[in-house]
Amino acid sequence: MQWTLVVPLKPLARAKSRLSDTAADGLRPGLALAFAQDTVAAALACPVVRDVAVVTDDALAGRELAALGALIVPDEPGGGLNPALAHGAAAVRAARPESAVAALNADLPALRPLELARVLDEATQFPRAFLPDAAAIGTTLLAATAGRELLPAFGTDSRARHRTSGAVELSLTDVDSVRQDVDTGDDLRAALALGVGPQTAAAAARLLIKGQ
Ligand SMILES: Nc1nc2c(ncn2[C@@H]2O[C@H](COP(=O)(O)OP(=O)(O)OP(=O)(O)O)[C@@H](O)[C@H]2O)c(=O)[nH]1
Ligand SMILES: C=C(OP(=O)(O)O)C(=O)O
Repeated sequence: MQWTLVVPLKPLARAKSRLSDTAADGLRPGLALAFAQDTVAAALACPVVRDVAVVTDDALAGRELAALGALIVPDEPGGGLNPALAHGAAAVRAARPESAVAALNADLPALRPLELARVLDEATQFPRAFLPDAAAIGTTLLAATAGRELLPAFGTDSRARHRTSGAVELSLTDVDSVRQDVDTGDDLRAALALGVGPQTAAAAARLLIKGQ
């Protein structure tokens, strides 16, 4: 089964506010863009991903991610993360109604294509399935096979909400790169230890040079 991923991305100037003690206001937008670039590049390199739709209103991010091969969907609802994801999934299904769709956060800079393929292959067995994040509280991926609504419920404590919604929790091991979202300085250090993509490596090096 081939998947279309829906990747939400906040305007860069407002993104990753919880990293403010790790990256100053002037550097955070570049870091958030680097996370998204490495996430989207790894997703597009995944053998079971047909295409990647990024839901964003950020012009720079839209240009950079389109250059990688992503489709850009304007965040027309402007109502936050879950409306953006529902809108992205609807846009994908309007173009190709039988698509299997999965929401994937844009802050997975250590993402590895073959680990993502293992998660998506497992998700094909269920109408809806999700992967908890590294902290075991949130969610990094929510999948819906053909004919099933995505029904995204991301945000604080989304693991419990996705479970309650009837989505099957995937309990794979050795898919750390798909779980490792980056919200805090500790998360960034964990991602760097796993091994990040080239854009994040360069952005993290700039943080060190500036002594952030
Ligand atoms: N299109 C869109 N994406 C969003 C919105 N809010 C959050 N996201 C994205 O959803 C994903 C998960 O969000 P968070 O991990 O909370 O990231 P964030 O909002 O940049 O981080 P904080 O500012 O620290 O809360 C990230 O890829 C965000 O860019 C929104 O209103 N619209
Ligand atoms: C949006 C989510 O993540 P975070 O905790 O990274 O905001 C989530 O886990 O549903």
